[in-house]
Amino acid sequence: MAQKIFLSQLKLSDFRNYAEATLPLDERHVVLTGENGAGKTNLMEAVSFLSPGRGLRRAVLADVTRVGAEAGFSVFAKIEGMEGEVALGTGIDGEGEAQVRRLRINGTPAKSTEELTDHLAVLWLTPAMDGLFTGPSADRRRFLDRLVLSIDPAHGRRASDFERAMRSRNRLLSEGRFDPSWLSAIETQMAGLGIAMAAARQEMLGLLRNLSAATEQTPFPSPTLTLSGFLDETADRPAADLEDLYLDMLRESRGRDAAAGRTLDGPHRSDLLVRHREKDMDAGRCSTGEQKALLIGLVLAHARLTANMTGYAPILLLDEIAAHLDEGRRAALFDLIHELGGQAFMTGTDRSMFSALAERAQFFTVEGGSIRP
Ligand SMILES: Nc1ncnc2c1ncn2[C@@H]1O[C@H](COP(=O)(O)OP(=O)(O)OP(=O)(O)O)[C@@H](O)[C@H]1O
Repeated sequence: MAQKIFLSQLKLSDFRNYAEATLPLDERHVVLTGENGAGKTNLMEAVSFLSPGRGLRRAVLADVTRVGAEAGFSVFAKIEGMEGEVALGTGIDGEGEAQVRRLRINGTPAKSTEELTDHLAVLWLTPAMDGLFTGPSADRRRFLDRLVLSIDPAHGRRASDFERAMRSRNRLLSEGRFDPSWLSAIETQMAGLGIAMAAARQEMLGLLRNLSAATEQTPFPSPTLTLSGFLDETADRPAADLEDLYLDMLRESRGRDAAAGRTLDGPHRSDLLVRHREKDMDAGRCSTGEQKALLIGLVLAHARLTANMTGYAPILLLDEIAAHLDEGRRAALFDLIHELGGQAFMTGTDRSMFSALAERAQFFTVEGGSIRP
């Protein structure tokens, strides 16, 4: 079984609707209940800031600071992490547009928020993700990239370097500057990065596939996952061949891309295709409940994979996950979450929905930006 990572304390200051709040925790799961607008999701969002990026709402940093606060927000957590006990503090510095997220690890400023991944992994499922299978492909790509990132931290850097190179190419083309050596240099960089991104995504899907083949059936099925939209037929060829192929595509499509004002081929155009395996049906055409079960299955599979690969179960943030499940499915879900061996944060409006967790969880009531047992 994976080793446990858990938050033993969480402190918020000027975070969303919290002026100050402290949550003393033990290694059990955490259930947060309260009325709509009480601050349950805000608390989950605070925990999501213990991973790189903009948190589970993909927030603009300035929006996170409590309205009326004099300084920026901060989140402080004591963690029993991958490298033992650690104190993590994050918040914002600066004013307006210049606001940046800062991170301190045991009181020492960190170079980048990516250093958080040395200590813990945080995964989440929120109601905002309910439309994942029917919404725009960019959402599914982002979802997949977060999965990849949790086992391959270099993926984020590759993706941002690719974006930057692509923007340079688009700019040169739109300005009519068809300088062949300059464009070739940029396209060579794009080919290397783009194929590496596609390979990392394919590898992730392969790992999930193997895992689901080795896992017993649950009420939360593992979907069949495939990538489409970029070098689909050739994905199993050696990386060097694929780089040459992509480089040729880019060279030949300069005129077309200049006219379109953007690069039309690349890993930024891939889509994650999700199918309900047992029903042999596209996820987008499944019922609302089936889509939710698929999403839960996917997030659980990813959590299991992260635990298998790193030896540490991730922190799970499951916002309003129990709301649409019947009693049997809820109990099955709690058992699956518990078997993962990590700490999960769960929210809902009604405490009784979580009664099957019993002693396995700590229960808190959230009300108007304050928290009590
Ligand atoms: N920067 C901010 N400053 C002050 N309040 C904020 C800020 N951002 C959001 N809020 C408020 O925080 C409140 C709680 O939001 P939250 O999403 O956490 O509620 P919730 O308990 O999850 O509710 P629900 O059950 O409806 O999902 C909202 O009323 C929102 O207006």
